[in-house]
Amino acid sequence: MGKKYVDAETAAAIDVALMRFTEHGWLLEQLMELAGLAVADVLDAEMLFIKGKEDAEEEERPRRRILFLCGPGNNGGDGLVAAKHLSLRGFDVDIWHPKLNIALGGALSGGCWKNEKLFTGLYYSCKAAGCRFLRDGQLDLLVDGDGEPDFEKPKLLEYRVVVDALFGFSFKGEPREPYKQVLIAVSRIRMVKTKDRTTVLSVDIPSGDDVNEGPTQYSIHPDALVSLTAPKKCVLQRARLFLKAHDAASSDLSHLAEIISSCRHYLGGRFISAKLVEQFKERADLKHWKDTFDQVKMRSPQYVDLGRVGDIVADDLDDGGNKE
Ligand SMILES: NC(=O)C1=CN([C@@H]2O[C@H](COP(=O)(O)OP(=O)(O)OC[C@H]3O[C@@H](n4cnc5c(N)ncnc54)[C@H](OP(=O)(O)O)[C@@H]3O)[C@@H](O)[C@H]2O)[C@@H](O)CC1
Repeated sequence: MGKKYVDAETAAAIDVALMRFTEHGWLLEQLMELAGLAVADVLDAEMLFIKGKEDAEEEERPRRRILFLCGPGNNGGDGLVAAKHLSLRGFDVDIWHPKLNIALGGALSGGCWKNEKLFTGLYYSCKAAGCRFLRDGQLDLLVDGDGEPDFEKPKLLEYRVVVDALFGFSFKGEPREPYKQVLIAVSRIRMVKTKDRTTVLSVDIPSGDDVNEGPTQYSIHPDALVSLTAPKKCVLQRARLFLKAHDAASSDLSHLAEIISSCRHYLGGRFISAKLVEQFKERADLKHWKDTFDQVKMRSPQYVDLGRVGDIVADDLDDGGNKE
């Protein structure tokens, strides 16, 4: 019974197993390309659904501006891949990737960054695809008019979608700068009440979440989440928090409950083989997610729609989806 939602340690172990040459034989580049492609496909196909199809269809494709916020690890790499594919499909894509900015400025030359070659390659393919890289300090983080706006800089709320590819399953502790201020700004987007508010989509983990324990004070509360390989425990913790907030009398908490539960949840990254299921059967119920993918009848599906995070309440919390 249970263990559908994997913890941080298991997610990292699955990653290692997938990339062990004589075990599953995947290369990081291959995993990242398929993960990022799934994110691009969700945005391309489902963004219409997230925002309300009629409104979105009125917009010209080139006017759909997307901002990718990319962190220093592989989660940020998934973001770069998705950015590249969406730019190739005609979206207007900006990327904020502070670690690449430093690396390309020469500060990390000499192989200090383990995957520098992969990321430098992604930088050039994103540029070739038409993405624009924002320099440090080039993004205006003001969300609700608290301060003097800088009219020279693109503002978070000018984007149709902000993609959170900041941190994945290796995030730990309190966020460090320059990411902390960005997390705080993005977490406030959900408080904006206008009809055409910027949509926020998170890759694998809503950044700021403790991967095992769930939301923290720095968490982004996305409109949509694309989990990769298998959803992590933080998603289940979000559903639990939703239940608690839902039952509370305070209107602030019920607003939080609505925000958490309405998050659309997708699953991408079809890397689970029968061998992987068997290997991890003591630690995770990967069979459930393999079957979820296998049930999809589309040709070459990159992702599966798992419904709203709040729906986990019915499906998994009651039957002890992750009983220890
Ligand atoms: N198998 C799969 O499904 C696939 C998984 N993939 C993707 O990989 C992701 C996992 O990648 P990952 O292991 O590189 O970790 P991720 O979280 O992106 O970044 C770690 C970086 O963050 C930093 N950092 C940590 N805490 C911090 C803090 N508080 N404040 C600031 N910085 C902090 C940390 O720095 P350090 O602490 O080590 O100095 C390190 O540089 C996974 O979620 C998925 O998206 C796909 O690419 C392929 C298929």
